[in-house]
Amino acid sequence: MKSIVLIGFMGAGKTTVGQQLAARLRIPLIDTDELIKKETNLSIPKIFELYGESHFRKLESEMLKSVLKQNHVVSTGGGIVELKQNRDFLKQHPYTFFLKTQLTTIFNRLDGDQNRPLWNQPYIKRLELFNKRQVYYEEASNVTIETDQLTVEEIVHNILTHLCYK
Ligand SMILES: Nc1ncnc2c1ncn2[C@@H]1O[C@H](COP(=O)(O)OP(=O)(O)O)[C@@H](O)[C@H]1O
Ligand SMILES: O=C(O)C1=C[C@@H](OP(=O)(O)O)[C@@H](O)[C@H](O)C1
Ligand SMILES: [Mg+2]
Repeated sequence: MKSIVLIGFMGAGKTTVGQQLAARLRIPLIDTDELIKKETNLSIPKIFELYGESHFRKLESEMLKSVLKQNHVVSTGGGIVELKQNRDFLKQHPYTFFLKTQLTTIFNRLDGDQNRPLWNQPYIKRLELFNKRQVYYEEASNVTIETDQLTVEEIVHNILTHLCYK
């Protein structure tokens, strides 16, 4: 089977759900952020600071193409949908799941977070980013799962159910 890909805004639970889903399916997890950190030996805030967001997007995009063909769970970074070519690529992929989460829930989850440069900015900028990207996530995904009222285990169960019917 091809990779199962999780997309959604920062704090939607992509990394956490990805870990549990990969464990349940007994297949490897690739978290694009973790892989970028490992390959560059830099933190994400440092990459943004030294080379800018566009460089990070380039690394992310190259990585996405190489990992989709494999039999992995792939948890992406929230900005993977910024590039149109990535959205097209994800849409063509049969197992792209959008973890949809309200901004209020995300505020609770990411309160005080300092590791996400694009979260670490004024409220109005976060709101603009959130609104713009909702359209992109819808555009790039095949299945949407609303996560606000669900535990991580319930989201994993939901994804597994969808996979059974594919
Ligand atoms: N369904 C959920 N219910 C409650 N907390 C969650 C849920 N999903 C994720 N979290 C918490 O939200 C935070 C962000 O999760 P994370 O997996 O890093 O999100 P993402 O990778 O999408 O940015 C973590 O503290 C995680 O434990
Ligand atoms: O939304 C974004 O642009 C980003 C989301 C982060 O990943 P998470 O969605 O896992 O937080 C990480 O890739 C980077 O800070 C940029
Ligand atoms: Mg993550």
